[in-house]
Amino acid sequence: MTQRYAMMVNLKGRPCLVVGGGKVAERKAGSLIGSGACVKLVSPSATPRIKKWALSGKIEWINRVYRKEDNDNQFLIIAATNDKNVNRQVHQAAILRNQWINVVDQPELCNFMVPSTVRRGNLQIHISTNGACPAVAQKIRQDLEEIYGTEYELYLDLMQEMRKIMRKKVADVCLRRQLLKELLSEQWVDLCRKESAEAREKMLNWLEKMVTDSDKKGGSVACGRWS
Ligand SMILES: C[C@@]1(CC(=O)O)C2=NC(=C\c3[nH]c(c(CCC(=O)O)c3CC(=O)O)Cc3[nH]c(c(CC(=O)O)c3CCC(=O)O)/C=C3\N/C(=C\2)[C@@H](CCC(=O)O)[C@]3(C)CC(=O)O)/[C@H]1CCC(=O)O
Ligand SMILES: NC(=O)c1ccc[n+]([C@@H]2O[C@H](COP(=O)([O-])OP(=O)(O)OC[C@H]3O[C@@H](n4cnc5c(N)ncnc54)[C@H](O)[C@@H]3O)[C@@H](O)[C@H]2O)c1
Repeated sequence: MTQRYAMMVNLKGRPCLVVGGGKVAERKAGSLIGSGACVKLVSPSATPRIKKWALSGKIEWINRVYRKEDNDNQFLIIAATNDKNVNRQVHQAAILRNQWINVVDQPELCNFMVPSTVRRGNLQIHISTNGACPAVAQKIRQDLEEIYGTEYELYLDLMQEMRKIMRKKVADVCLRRQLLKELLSEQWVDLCRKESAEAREKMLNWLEKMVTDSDKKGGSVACGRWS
């Protein structure tokens, strides 16, 4: 079995085409919008949500059946109609144009697949079964959502801020690693969950104290816990 290569692609401003206007096309178009892509959707029918996106200018909806010229100048394409033959035509036109193509009913035609995703702000956890059984990916996503709750969005934002401070104020790489290890402890995640309003200040105070203590001791620190 050939392993697929995982990538985090920046689609901001990229022209992306979705063919079809049903439930699956809606889900795919939704995630493309979320990634900042310029979405064009071609379909003679559309879900109420797709129509709303079109009315508010979030996507361009072309209200007709697919033509192969629709592929022209597109970066990435999703064939999401309920007609296997149409999806195959979209695939063929994409291959001729050397484009990224996802065919929702024929995994073997996809040169990229969409994984199931847990989203927590900057944190994304992706699950793929290589198309073997998307329902298993969905189940694992639901399990992971229990473990990595919404507090991870705040926790990661704070960790990003602390990392910046440490890079600026802590020259000693060993010490930086030690502090980072402390901040990875579960207590900080708990703090973000239980005291989200105070978490930032407590983390900043802790870090400041650690840095001051280490300066006094000439660079080393016995990492304590905040209290
Ligand atoms: C992860 C997720 C991402 C997304 O689509 O955003 C995704 N499918 C999701 C949901 C979902 N898929 C299906 C159902 C219906 C109920 C069920 O069967 O459970 C539901 C649930 C629903 O629709 O609500 C059935 C299904 N899926 C595919 C086929 C065709 C085939 O296998 O032949 C069929 C049979 C259709 C039929 O028989 O009618 C094909 C693909 N689906 C993939 C991804 C790619 C492989 C990913 C991987 O495994 O690595 C791949 C190959 C292509 C692609 O789409 O990229 C998203 C989960 C979001 C979440 O986490 O909730
Ligand atoms: N990959 C996945 O995650 C996944 C999940 C569930 C189902 N599926 C597959 O995806 C397919 C689509 O599912 P759905 O629930 O969105 O179907 P649906 O019936 O709700 O929607 C199909 C859409 O395709 C459009 N369409 C049909 N012919 C077209 C053409 N020639 N040009 C442009 N648009 C055209 C229709 O107007 C309609 O909007 C299903 O056939 C199923 O096999 C895939």
